[in-house]
Amino acid sequence: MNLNILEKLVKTIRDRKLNPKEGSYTNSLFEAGENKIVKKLGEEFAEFLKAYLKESDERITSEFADLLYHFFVTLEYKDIKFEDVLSELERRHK
Ligand SMILES: N=c1c2ncn([C@@H]3O[C@H](COP(=O)(O)OP(=O)(O)OP(=O)(O)O)[C@@H](O)[C@H]3O)c2ncn1[C@@H]1O[C@H](COP(=O)(O)O)[C@@H](O)[C@H]1O
Repeated sequence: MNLNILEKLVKTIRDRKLNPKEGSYTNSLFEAGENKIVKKLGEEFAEFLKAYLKESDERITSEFADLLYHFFVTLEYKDIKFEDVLSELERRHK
């Protein structure tokens, strides 16, 4: 399993926050603020659930990718580090 893309994605989202980039969807979310970010996360969750219940494996995979990205944006907006989530999972791991 190659998890490098998760690290690259989190670092890119973090970098967008520090160095906003023209045309960046991530920056449009950061600029729109907490309510919009949470609303998008809810919508993406609903889309994922719909795909999970009714659509193809490819659609489920695609919607899960959307959801993961929006989760990362949600964390970064509050400067909560995904590394800390990983540490928490490590701590729980039996
Ligand atoms: N992984 C993603 C990613 N997944 C999903 N999305 C965006 O999430 C949005 C969700 O789709 P919707 O149709 O629900 O939303 P929308 O109509 O575009 O937006 P709203 O007007 O509803 O807010 C789409 O615009 C997707 O492009 C992503 N946008 C960016 N990334 C990655 O984030 C990094 C930074 O990207 P930029 O910020 O665009 O530079 C790069 O590595 C990108 O690959």
